[in-house]
Amino acid sequence: MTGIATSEAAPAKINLALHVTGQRADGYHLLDSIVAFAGEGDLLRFSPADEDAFGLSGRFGPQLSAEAAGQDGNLVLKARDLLRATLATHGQPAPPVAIELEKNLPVASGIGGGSADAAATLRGLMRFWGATLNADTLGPIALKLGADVPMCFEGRPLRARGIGEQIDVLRSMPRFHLVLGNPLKGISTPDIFRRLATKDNAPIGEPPTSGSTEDWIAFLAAQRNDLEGPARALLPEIGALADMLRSTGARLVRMSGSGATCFGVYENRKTAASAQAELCRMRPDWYFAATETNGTH
Ligand SMILES: C[C@@](CO)(OP(=O)(O)O)[C@H](O)COP(=O)(O)OP(=O)(O)OC[C@H]1O[C@@H](n2ccc(N)nc2=O)[C@H](O)[C@@H]1O
Ligand SMILES: Nc1ncnc2c1ncn2[C@@H]1O[C@H](COP(=O)(O)OP(=O)(O)O)[C@@H](O)[C@H]1O
Repeated sequence: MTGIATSEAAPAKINLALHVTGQRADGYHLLDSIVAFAGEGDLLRFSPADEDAFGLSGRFGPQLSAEAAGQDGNLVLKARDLLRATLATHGQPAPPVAIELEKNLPVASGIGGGSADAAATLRGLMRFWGATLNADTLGPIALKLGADVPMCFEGRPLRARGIGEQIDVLRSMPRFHLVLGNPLKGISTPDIFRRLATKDNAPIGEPPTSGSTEDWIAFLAAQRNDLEGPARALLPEIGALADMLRSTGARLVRMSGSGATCFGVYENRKTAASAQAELCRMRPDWYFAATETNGTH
């Protein structure tokens, strides 16, 4: 057995704004999105083993497949296998590994759970295996696993364009205090894209260069999530959830990704924590998490 046990966080991806600006010939949509990553997330653990193993734990672990194959195959295993195959072509070793996924994020929820896990698997296994691959090799591996995986691999505040692979790191975003809410009904990403009426929306405006929270909230409030309309039409709970977040004092409320997770931005950690407690009292059967994004500062 080789390798030293290690763990890697898979932070939730929050689309603070998401405009759909076009569609490629292959059907994939062109996006313009402002993205940050939250303290809340999944956790991957890697340890030496005589043969490959995979285990699931955490609140949402039972909802996932522990298989690699198939459309619903686990993205952690797809990432492991793709990285191992690439390392083989570079003459680098990738011995057996036991992986545990602690699944804390709701599945199919617009906060990139599967993509975050795939990106964390790439980061964690690169370290576990002592692999050396440059960005030109890792970028295409990440994109092959999903349009959101390159941004999750980056893991810092960024603006993503193209289908998600054109990434500009944002150097002035403040930390936001959020509550994430989800009615625990999964939404299919392709289904939401198919329901879009307009695919040629204006791109996002220029993000503030100041690190001022006020400037950023005003900027974000002037942007949208173009996937929110189709998602609300499909799942009325999203409208109710947004109203609940607003009623607990959120300064900005929006859906992330293709939903159904919505986030509220609160004044500070204390107001976010008490909003979360109140929301849990209102709907104990839904998911609520108070968290912070990793601002540039
Ligand atoms: C909408 C976003 C916004 O960040 O987030 P989520 O809701 O998934 O969190 C992403 O673009 C989702 O990325 P990801 O979940 O990795 O998508 P993929 O697995 O690559 O694609 C799933 C399907 O969604 C559609 N798709 C995805 C990305 C994109 N830019 N255009 C699309 O049309 C395609 O039908 C594709 O077959
Ligand atoms: N590790 C994983 N975590 C979550 N979903 C996964 C994972 N591996 C595969 N999937 C599949 O990917 C689909 C999209 O899930 P997810 O990435 O959580 O969506 P979203 O990006 O909208 O939050 C799910 O339906 C699930 O079957």
